[in-house]
Amino acid sequence: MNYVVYTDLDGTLIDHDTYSYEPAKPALELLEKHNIPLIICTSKTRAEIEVYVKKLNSPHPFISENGGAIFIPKGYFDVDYDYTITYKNYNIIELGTEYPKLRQVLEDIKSSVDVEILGFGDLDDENVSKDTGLDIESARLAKMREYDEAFKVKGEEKNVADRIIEIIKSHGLNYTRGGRYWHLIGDNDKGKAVEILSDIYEKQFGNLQTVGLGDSLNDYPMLKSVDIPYLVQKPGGKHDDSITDSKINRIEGIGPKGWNQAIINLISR
Ligand SMILES: O=C(O)[C@@H](COP(=O)(O)O)O[C@H]1O[C@H](CO)[C@@H](O)[C@H](O)[C@H]1O
Repeated sequence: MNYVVYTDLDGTLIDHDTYSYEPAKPALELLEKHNIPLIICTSKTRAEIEVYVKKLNSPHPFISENGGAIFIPKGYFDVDYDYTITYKNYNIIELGTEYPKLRQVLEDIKSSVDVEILGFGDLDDENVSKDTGLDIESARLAKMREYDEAFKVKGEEKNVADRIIEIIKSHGLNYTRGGRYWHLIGDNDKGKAVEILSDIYEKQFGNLQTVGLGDSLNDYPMLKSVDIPYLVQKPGGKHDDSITDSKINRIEGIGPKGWNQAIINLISR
């Protein structure tokens, strides 16, 4: 069977705190041995993902900023497909809303609620680094946002959550939640991007089975759109309690440890 594997990064392939994928190395080698494409699908920016693409020596497309855009290396597919723009060596399928518009809406939210709200666009590299545990250079890359604003509510969230969502919807936008942040996005999600890319894979390679691995609510659309979905555990050993779908395979194992186990299970099916 031909597989294509889609993976989230933070809290899934890479550890929530250390950002290491060391525990997943045996499974990464298995994918390579079986020639199975591994597609990164994360809320991280293109600039951040390119670091992982280089480390993993990946020739494959990737999906940035919660399905904001699909980056396909030129010449990767022989078949024709529609794309929005070309940049560097990529054909890019843009699905997201431009970042300046998202920032405007965040400003509206800030002025409408009584708690402090901080987005990545409000923070300098040092403060993003402090809040995330990313090193300064990685924080700089995380701030190079194009289609998604990550933000935090500083204070009692439950009192303002409904109002924040109401404002987001009134602007025709959407939101999701990652391991650490709220994400303000347009009419995109990881699932929509996975479906578009999977169609191109099918056009090129014929019938295939799609696999998805995630840990948080922002991964749920991706997990719903694949044939074989895996949910890994969060730090502390629990699965995300906002994902209750019984069709999703729950893996015992936190982050990259669970990821390793899921891929071993997949290959031995
Ligand atoms: O919301 C979050 O916790 C993460 C989720 O990222 P994934 O979609 O799990 O890879 O994303 C934000 O924080 C990361 C650092 O912890 C940054 O690297 C990302 O750019 C940012 O979107």
